[in-house]
Amino acid sequence: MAHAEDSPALDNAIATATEKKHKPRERRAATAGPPGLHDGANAPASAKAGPVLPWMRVPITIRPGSGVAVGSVLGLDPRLAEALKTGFHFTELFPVQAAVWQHSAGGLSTAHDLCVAAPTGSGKTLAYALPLVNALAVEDGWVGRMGPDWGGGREGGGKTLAYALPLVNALAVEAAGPPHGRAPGRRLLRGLVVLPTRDLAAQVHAVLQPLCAAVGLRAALAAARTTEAAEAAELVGAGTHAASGHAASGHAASGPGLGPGSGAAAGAGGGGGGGCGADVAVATPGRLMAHLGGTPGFTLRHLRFLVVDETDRLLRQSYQEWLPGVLSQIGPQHAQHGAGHSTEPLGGGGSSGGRGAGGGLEGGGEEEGAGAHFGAAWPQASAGTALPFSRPRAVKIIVSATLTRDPAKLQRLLLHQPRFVATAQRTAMGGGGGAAGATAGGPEGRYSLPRSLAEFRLLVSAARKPLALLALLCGECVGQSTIVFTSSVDMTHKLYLMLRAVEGLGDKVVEYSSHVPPRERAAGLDRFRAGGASVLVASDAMTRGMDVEHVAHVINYDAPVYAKTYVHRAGRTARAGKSGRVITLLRDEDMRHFKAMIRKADNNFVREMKLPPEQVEGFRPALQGALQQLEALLAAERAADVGLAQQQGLVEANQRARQQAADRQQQDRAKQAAVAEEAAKQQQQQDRAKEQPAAAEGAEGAEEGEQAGAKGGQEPAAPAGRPGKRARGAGAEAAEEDGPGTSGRAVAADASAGRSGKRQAREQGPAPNAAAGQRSEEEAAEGSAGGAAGKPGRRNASGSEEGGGGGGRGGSGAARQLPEPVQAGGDQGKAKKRRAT
Ligand SMILES: Nc1ncnc2c1ncn2[C@@H]1O[C@H](COP(=O)(O)OP(=O)(O)OP(=O)(O)O)[C@@H](O)[C@H]1O
Repeated sequence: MAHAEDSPALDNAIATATEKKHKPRERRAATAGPPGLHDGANAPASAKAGPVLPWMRVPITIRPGSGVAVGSVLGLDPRLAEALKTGFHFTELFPVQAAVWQHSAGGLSTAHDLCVAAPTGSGKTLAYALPLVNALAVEDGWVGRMGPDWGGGREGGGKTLAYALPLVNALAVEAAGPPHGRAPGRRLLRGLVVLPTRDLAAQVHAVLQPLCAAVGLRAALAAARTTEAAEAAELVGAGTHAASGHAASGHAASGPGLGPGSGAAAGAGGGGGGGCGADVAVATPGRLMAHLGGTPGFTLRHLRFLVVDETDRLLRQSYQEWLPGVLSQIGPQHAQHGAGHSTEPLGGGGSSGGRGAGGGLEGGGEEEGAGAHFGAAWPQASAGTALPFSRPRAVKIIVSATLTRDPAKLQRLLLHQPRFVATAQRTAMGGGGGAAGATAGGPEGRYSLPRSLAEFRLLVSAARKPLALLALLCGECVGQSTIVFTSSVDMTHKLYLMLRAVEGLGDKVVEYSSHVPPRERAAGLDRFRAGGASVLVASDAMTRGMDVEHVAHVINYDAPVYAKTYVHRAGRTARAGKSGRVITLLRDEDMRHFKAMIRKADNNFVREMKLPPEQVEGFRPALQGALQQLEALLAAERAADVGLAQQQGLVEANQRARQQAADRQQQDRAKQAAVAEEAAKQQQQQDRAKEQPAAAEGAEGAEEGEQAGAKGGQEPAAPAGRPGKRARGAGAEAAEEDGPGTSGRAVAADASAGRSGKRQAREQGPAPNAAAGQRSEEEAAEGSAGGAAGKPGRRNASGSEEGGGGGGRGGSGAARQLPEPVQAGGDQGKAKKRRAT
C-alpha cells in the first residue's frame, strides 16, 4: 500500500517553504518599543477585543523580572518559606506570584477578587496556592504568635506593618473565637480550587498538599481518582470530627518549638491526622457537584477562597451547572456586589479600580532591590486588607493564560471589585525574561505566550506529514522530550501505533488521550515525566495546564484551529523560563487560516522552518516499515474489537432472553393466583349469601371498596425518577475529562459497549454517540460556546476562539475520509469543510 511515496517530491512538499515577507503590520509590531514597560492605566483597550469590562481596561501590569526572593516576601509564613526552599527548591517567587501575593496582601485582603492572566508556565498555580494557604494559616492564629521576626525582611522593608498586621489580625481572630465558630480539631473547608480535568486537579493538589502540610492544614482531592466514598472521607472526615483530628490541626501543634524553621514538624502533624476533613479541596466540577449533592456535611459555607483555574474553559456551556451551584452555597454575600458582607478595608482605602494598588508594583524603584520593592508596595496593597471582625467573604481568584474577556461570562462569576493582573507585552523572540512571559499584544492582549518560546511553521503536504514528523523526532528532537499534538483521539492512537513501530523509537513513545483508560494514561504520563519515554502523542486532552518540566519541543502534527488551542499546546514547553520550541506542520490549505489565526492573536513570532530534503528522505524506509506494521496492528485491533463487541452482544442477548422468560413465568403465576383467589371469593360469597342474604350486600360493597383501595395503593403516582447516582457521576466525570458534547448518554453507551466498542465505533463510522465523544477533547471544547449543533458561529468562521461551533474536530470522520492511516487533514480542513457546507 502506498503511503508517503506517491506524492510530489519532498523537495517540493517540505523544503520549498519560502521565507515570506512579513506584512507591514507584523514588522511594525515586531519592532515595537521596550519590553513590558506599559503602564496598565495608560494602555488603551484593544480596539478589536470587543466590549471589555471597565476594570479589565486598567490591568495591573506584571513586569518580567519582577520576581522576589523567597526570604524577602513580607508576610509569608516562615514554614511556607521553608517548604518552598526545601520541598520545592524555589528560591524566588516568579513575577506573577509576587504580583498576586502583593495584590491579595498575602491572601489576607478580602477587598478585591483577582483575575490573573499570565503566560503558560509562568507559575500561576503557586501564585494562588501560596496566598491561599498563607491566609488560612494566619486565620488559624499562627503568625500572630511568632513575634516580630517572622517577616524575614531586611532593614527598612516595612517589617513593622508586616508583623503588626497579622498580629492584630490573629488577635482579632482569637477575640472573635475560633474561625467560623468551628469546634477545636474540626476542619472546615475554607479553600476550593476548581479545575476542568482530573489530571490537572491531581497536579494542582500535588502543589497544594505539601504547602498545606507545612502549616498543619490538609488538602483533599475530589477528582474521580478514587471512589466517591473515599473522597467523602477525605473531605469531611471518616464519620467523626473527633479530637484525634485536633492533634493534626494547627491549633494543637502550637506548642513550644514551632517557630520559624519548624515546618517539618508542623507538616508531619498537619499531614498525618486522619478522619477530620480537609481545609482545602481541589476538585473537578463533576465530583464537586456530586459531593455537594450527596456527601453529608460537605458544605462550602465556610469558604474563604474560591479559585477557578483555567477559567475560560470552566465557564463554557458544558460546565454551566457547577458555578451557580457553588455560588449559591458560598453564601448570600455572593449574590450581590456590595460590601455589605465583606469586611471593611483597613484604613478605609479599598480602591475598586485596578490602579489603587497597581501603582505599588510599578513604582517600587529598581534601585531598592526586589525585597524593598515589594516592601514598598506592601502598604498600598494592604490598604484593602480586611480584618475578620465580621465573617470574611470568600475571595475569588480566577486564572488562565487565555482569560476570557467576554463580559457576560465574567459576570457570571459575581466578582467583587475585581482587579485584573496581567503580564506585559511580548516584543522579542527568545529573549529570556524568566518565567514572566508576556501577553501577545500588550497588557490588553488576550493570549499569553512565554518569552522563551520559539515558534515555527513547517509547510508539508498531507502525504508527507508522517515522514516530516519522523524526520523531526529522529533528527532535531531526538532524545529530547517532545509532545506531538493531533486533532483527535483517533489520530492520536494511529500515530502512537505508527511511532511505536519505528525501530529505536518504539519503547520511547506513550499515548495520552481520553481513549486511554485513566490509570494507563496517568502511568504513561508519569513515565514521560520521569524521562522513561521521550515522545508523548497527545490529543487536546493534554493541551491545558499539564506541567512536564523538561519538554523541549511541541509538534502540532495537526494544526490547531483556535488561537487558544495553539497557546495552550505551545505552552507545554518553554515553562518556568526554560527555552522550548513549537513546530506546527501546515499543509498548503492550512496556511491561510493559520496565519489569520496567529495574526488575530497578535502573534507575529512564528517563523518558517525548512528541513533538508535528503535528511527527510533518509527516514523513508523506517516509515514504510512502520506504516506496514500500523496496518497490521489496526486490523488486529478491529478484529479484537469486533470479537469483543460480538461477545458482549451475545452476553447481553442471553441476559435479555433469560429475563424475558422469568418475567413471563412471573406473570403466569400472578394470573393463576388471581384466578384462584377470585374463585375462592365467589365461593365464600355464595356460601354467605345462602346463610345471611341481608348482610351479603354490605359485605360485597366493603370488599369492593377495599379492592379499590388496594389497587390505588399498588399504583402510586410514579416518582419523577432521578438519575441514579452512578449514572450522574459517570456523565459528570466524562464531561470533566472530555469536555462538552459528552453526554451522560454517550458515556453510558460507551460504558456498556466497553472500550473496544468505543474504538469500534470510531473505526466503523461516526455514530451520534461516537461523534459526541469525538467532540470531547479539549479542542472541541474550544469551540463549544456555540452549542452542540456543530455549526460554526460567525466569529468562529473567521477564526475566533470564543466563537461558536461545536466542532473544530478532525475526528474520526475526518480521519476516515483520508486514504492514509496517519494523514488526517486536521481541524482546519474539517472546519473549512463545515464552512463550505
Ligand atoms: N517560584 C518558582 N521557582 C521555580 N519554579 C517555579 C516557581 N513557580 C513555579 N515553578 C515551576 O514552573 C512550572 C510552571 O508552573 P505552573 O504549572 O504553575 O504554570 P502555569 O502558569 O499554571 O501554566 P499553565 O498556564 O500551562 O497552566 C512548574 O514546573 C513549577 O514547578
